Amino acid sequence: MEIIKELKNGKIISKKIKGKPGKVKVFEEVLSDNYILINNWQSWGPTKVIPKDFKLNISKEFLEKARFSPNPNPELLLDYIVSDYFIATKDKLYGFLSSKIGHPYFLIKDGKIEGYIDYFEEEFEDYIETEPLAVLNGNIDILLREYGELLRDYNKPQFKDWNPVGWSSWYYYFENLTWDDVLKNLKLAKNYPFEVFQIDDSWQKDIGDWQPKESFPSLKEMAGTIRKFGFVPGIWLAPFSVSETSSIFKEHKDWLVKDDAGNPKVAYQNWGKNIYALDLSNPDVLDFIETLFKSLKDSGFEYFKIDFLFAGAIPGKRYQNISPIRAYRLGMEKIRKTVSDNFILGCGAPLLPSIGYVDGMRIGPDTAPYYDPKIPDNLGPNAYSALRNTITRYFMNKKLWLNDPDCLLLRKTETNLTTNQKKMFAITAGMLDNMILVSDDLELELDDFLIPTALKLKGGEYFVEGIMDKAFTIYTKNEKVGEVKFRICLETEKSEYYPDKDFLKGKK
Ligand SMILES: OCC1=C[C@H](O)[C@H](F)[C@@H](O)[C@H]1O
Repeated sequence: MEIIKELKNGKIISKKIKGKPGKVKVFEEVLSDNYILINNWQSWGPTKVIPKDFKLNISKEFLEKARFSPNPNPELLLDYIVSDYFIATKDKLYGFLSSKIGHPYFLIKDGKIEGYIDYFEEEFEDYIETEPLAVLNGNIDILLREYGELLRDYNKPQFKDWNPVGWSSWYYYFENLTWDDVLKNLKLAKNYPFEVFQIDDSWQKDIGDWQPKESFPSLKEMAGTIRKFGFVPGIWLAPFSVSETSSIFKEHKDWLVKDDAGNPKVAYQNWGKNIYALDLSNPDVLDFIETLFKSLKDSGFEYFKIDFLFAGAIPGKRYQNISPIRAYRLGMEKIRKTVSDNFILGCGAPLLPSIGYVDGMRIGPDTAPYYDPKIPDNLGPNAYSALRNTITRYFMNKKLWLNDPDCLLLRKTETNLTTNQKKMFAITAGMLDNMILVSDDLELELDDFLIPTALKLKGGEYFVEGIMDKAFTIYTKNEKVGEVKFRICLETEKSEYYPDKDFLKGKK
């Protein structure tokens, strides 16, 4: 590896490769600490501190269902601690600045941190530069912010500065949403400062068949009705996913990523089905994606929550022999170009490959009407791990995209969330200037005082201290509240929120 740039507190290294490199080892250093900050490749995966001998406890049964959701090389999780894109200790951060062709990751092996880039089956006739790696020394709280700045400056993403506030159907209605539920909540939503009203998973015929099911009106009527109530019409879909029962699966197996035997490859299991992946290196598939998003846009939708995006980046046989990461970015580029002036929210998305193609990004697992620090991190729903990621991935916000921490669940019934747990989530999301979306039946009694609380805290300059400690301290300063500090321990659920004149004092 050669130094391509010296930094005041480190360096950026890269090297030239060609041929069929596969998994390239690009870095090795003795692990000098007992605790590490690890990261997962996609929205729902954890960024968290673990002891260096932590056992991931990933079972084969879990991987049978999740498949490529947790990693493009899921088998690694059975034997190693894996950290995608970056890894850190209290005074060092090792962070790749891009994932445009290869998938960069770290393994903890024999007391060492080993850095790799997987170029999968792609072959390079000429030399290419590897995805650059920044090696930084200093206080981890400062290094995370610096890493976010390096990512922004290297990738130069463009994204909307509209920081949406709105409603989403998923976390109360799930797949049981009816059009009457939509109409009821549209009427009630007028009592709230919502800008966007987003229909989630429930409306579609099948995963891959993106037409409304019988009980819903046409797309045009769906979007037109939402607009008539004064909201930006939002819709959910999983554009790179194809379910085994869909017509697209029956009619276009040639459009799917294949296994070595030439059969469609299962990307993951969900909705009680095998879900396959569109081959985004195939021009016909890109035409399908363009037509799909053009029809949604022409129907009047202006906000697109595009989900299970990791499916587009699974390894396998494709129309072109390019890496799954390069194929994924072809698909994301097509969506970005087709709905360039609309808001794109990425979800279930490989993080670094998505930079530049989304306006908002879900940066944690699904929230849930329960908060439980003891549930293992298996990318599954949990308000605790959603809140944890909101804090540990805060440094991505407004540098790469707008962070979506997932929805505030404010209902007082049909939930195990306490008002304190809702308060911790709302204050943290507000102070870190995240997207604020609510997901409840608005007819229920809500702790809705937390909506203005969160909104009042937004728009500030913020910083998180103690990212590797038991408790975080979040600092924010804006014109509405001045300088405030929020000390929060997620495990004990103890928090202190008070005016603080030490805002950023002594912070470089
Ligand atoms: O299926 C709907 C759905 C699946 C994923 O978990 C998203 F993260 C969650 O927000 C919801 O949209």
